Amino acid sequence: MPKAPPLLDPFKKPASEPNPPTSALLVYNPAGGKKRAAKLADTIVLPLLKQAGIAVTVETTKHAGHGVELGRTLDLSSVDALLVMGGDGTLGEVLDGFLSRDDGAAARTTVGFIPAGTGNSYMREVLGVPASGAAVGAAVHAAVEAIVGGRSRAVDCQQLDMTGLDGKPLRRCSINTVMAGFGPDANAVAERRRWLGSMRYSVSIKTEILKLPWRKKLPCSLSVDGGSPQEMEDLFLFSCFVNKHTGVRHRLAPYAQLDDGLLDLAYTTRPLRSIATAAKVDEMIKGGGKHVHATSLLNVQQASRVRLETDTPARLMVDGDIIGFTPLDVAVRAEAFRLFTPASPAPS
Ligand SMILES: Nc1ncnc2c1ncn2[C@@H]1O[C@H](COP(=O)(O)OP(=O)(O)OP(=O)(O)O)[C@@H](O)[C@H]1O
Repeated sequence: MPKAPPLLDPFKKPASEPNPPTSALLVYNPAGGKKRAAKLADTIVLPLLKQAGIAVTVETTKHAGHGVELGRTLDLSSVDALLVMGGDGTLGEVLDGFLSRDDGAAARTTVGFIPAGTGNSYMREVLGVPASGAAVGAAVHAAVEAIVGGRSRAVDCQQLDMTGLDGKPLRRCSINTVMAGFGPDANAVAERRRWLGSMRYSVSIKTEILKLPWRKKLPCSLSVDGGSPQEMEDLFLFSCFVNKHTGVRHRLAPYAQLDDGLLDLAYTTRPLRSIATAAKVDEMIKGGGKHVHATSLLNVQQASRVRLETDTPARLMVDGDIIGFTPLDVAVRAEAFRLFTPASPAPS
């Protein structure tokens, strides 16, 4: 039986010495993760920050995409930390705006992320504790402890160039994953089933697998690190990560570390039409990434830049939300920002 890749530390490098913030601006998404953020902010986050002597100002996101605007425009001149609370989508949005600032705030402000979405796959790795479902409260505690503890690391993100939903060129930073093919299709269905909570992902993956034999072909070409393009007659799944997990439990990039200066790619190299094979791959991924050794269907590799072109524009899902279309260029932004992290989070 092939062995699963071993669990790996989320970071390659040690954390800094403690340098706790004294003032912070907290942005949260009141609509993500079953609308629990306001309650978590009032009952856990703000009391713990206050107890630690950190002066906090609060802002909330008012609509989808608002996080980008807030990250770019919030007055950070008198705070030493920008705290963002929400799911991967919100964290990625605020970070995107934050990293596009030209007032020097991104270089002097440390970021603190607090998980309050559905999957919270990025923060699960940063903190080394479960961060979805019933575990969210404990994960919020762990995230605030990391902020109050004041240890940080310079971490990577990916920079994406694509076509936005409005047809214009779009550049975005992402902390988790960009996906094309089956993933965005299943996610589009999952979005219509938000009432199912975190189950919406696994349910939707199953219903989409059942439709596989009738899926339209997606011919594409993939170029890695400027190498010659690899032509594929039908792309089933393309994903590019800086972390390991997507969704709730899908460990698609088991070798990723958040500060290794590399992108982690996982993509299918041949068409996948069989329901039984797709279900098996899904189970293998959920079972801890055993697919890496158990099937030749999926190629897993590390790179600094990637270009994906498709014959017809394919939907792109970034940190859990569909925000654009191919063609896609991905480049790693190594050590793009400083993030509060625990001293030694558990491997995942
Ligand atoms: N006030 C708001 N009303 C509606 N949508 C919002 C609001 N604020 C933010 N959003 C959008 O909600 C989307 C999802 O939010 P978020 O990522 O925080 O939670 P989630 O999707 O439940 O969690 P996860 O990404 O961990 O699965 C984001 O893409 C964001 O643009």
